[in-house]
Amino acid sequence: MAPETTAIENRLLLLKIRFAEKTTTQLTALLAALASKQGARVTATEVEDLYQLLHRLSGSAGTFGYHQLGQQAMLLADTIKPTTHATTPTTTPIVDADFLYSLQQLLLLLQQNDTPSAPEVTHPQAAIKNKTQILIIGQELSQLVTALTPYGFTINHCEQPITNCNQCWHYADIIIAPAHQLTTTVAWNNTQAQQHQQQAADILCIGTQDTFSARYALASKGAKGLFTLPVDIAKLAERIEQIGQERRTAYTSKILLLDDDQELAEHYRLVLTAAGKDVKVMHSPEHLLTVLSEFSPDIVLLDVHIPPYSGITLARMIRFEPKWLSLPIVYLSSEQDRDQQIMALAQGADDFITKPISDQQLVNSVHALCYRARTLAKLLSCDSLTGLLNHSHIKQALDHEYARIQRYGHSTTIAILDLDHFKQVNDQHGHAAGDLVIKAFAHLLKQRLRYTDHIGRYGGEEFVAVLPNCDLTQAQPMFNAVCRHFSRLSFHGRKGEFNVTVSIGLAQLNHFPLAEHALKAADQALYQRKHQGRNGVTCFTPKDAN
Ligand SMILES: Nc1nc2c(ncn2[C@@H]2O[C@H](COP(=O)(O)OP(=O)(O)OP(=O)(O)O)[C@@H](O)[C@H]2O)c(=O)[nH]1
Repeated sequence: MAPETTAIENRLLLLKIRFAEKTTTQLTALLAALASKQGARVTATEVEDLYQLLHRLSGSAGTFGYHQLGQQAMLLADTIKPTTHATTPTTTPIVDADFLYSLQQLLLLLQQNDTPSAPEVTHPQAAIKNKTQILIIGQELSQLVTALTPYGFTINHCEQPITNCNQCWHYADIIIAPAHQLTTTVAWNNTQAQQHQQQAADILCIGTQDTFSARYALASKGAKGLFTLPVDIAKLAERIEQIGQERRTAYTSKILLLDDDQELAEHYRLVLTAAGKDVKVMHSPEHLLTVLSEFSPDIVLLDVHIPPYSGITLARMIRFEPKWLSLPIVYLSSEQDRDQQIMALAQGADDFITKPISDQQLVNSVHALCYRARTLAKLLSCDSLTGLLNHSHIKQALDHEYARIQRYGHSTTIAILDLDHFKQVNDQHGHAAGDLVIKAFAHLLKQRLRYTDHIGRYGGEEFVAVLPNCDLTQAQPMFNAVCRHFSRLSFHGRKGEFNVTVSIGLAQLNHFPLAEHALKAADQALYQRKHQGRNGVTCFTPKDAN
């Protein structure tokens, strides 16, 4: 088992022990207080406190392995629930021996599980790689290795048939295999993924037949795509990029979790972090709006009861801000009553995760919710041809990064990239071929830049990239490599095979009093590059300002 997995399991075990200790203390104190009132009515406040404790246990005990305790707590909470909102003490229940006995049973259930075992981390940390990892199978596909290399994917090639080939295992997002080897590839992929505790790769097939029945047969065996010979490399690269993006999205989602139960929130945080999510936990909501702005989560998981606050009111309050109207809010609640859940959803949240929830279910639900949220956000913010940020969103990203460097003072580079003589490309090879060039360039950028960089299509054949924590001396060689690799890509058009080059202007954002000035400076550098012979990178220097 990986050392980090053991470390997480140990921390989960400590949380389980802490949960048991804290619950024992709370139940013991409650029993002592109630025993002294036996035969008398309890006050409305005492019932409310008792209900809150039982309700919380019903949602959290299962997570720490005390399933029976959780179920019993839920039954007991239900017996006192109808009176929880009573205002007069006359409607509160009388403490009787049966009730005290039931509470004592909860303590016993806690003690019965007094040799806690470490909860299992169900999703080990996935390899979060910036570059999409590809495994190409079979000697017959060796040409693909050369053709795909300039895009910046990390490529491994296994020339032998894959059966029984253990040495060939490398973490891969995507396997490209001959269609006739799909069955063995799927079996090998699943076995290896299980053995190495990693997510299985997605499989793309290369075949000779593109008929309905051939496609159906491949899909039924689990393939994610079919490309026929001779392979259109730009289209294959686009599909690879899409799959890589989907997989990265799933593992890099940002989750804001607001739950006042500290052990439970920490447990969720550990489990989701182990599954590769970026999780921020808050135990009270006073700074919620500031944290939302700074952290910019993909989804918010919101406990419904955060005394003295109500999660439902908080969800409504978040929606006061137009920018959070589309932010998915998911209630985390022990509420089992479907009518209550629907009523809560009507108040401004999007979904419900009912506690107790197993670690695996939590990871799977959050995974699906984040994927949906990211896909929707992407549709709103991305350019449809390239999948890069559209004009207004790359400008927003630029402003956001500018605000961040004001606060943290790090170096950030802005780049404007413009394809050379693109009019000629369209004129000679047709607009469709031009579109493919634009897409291929976008995929190359996504592979060559870091996941944290922002890349947008600024217009036509012009692109903008913003690279946080990167100064000109680091950015220039990286963009030189982009120019080099792009010029090596071959395209097919009306007049045969052709290549395209790109010119790039760079400026350092933190050298300027306004983001807009940096953008103009990068544009000026690009203009110079176009006059210096294109196909390369020029940095803005202060003397260029004159
Ligand atoms: N295929 C295609 N072409 C586009 C798209 N958007 C803009 N263009 C074309 O890109 C070309 C840009 O041409 P110009 O601005 O003259 O520049 P250029 O030919 O690239 O010359 P330099 O920038 O000086 O190297 C125009 O012909 C536009 O029609 C698009 O989405 N698809």
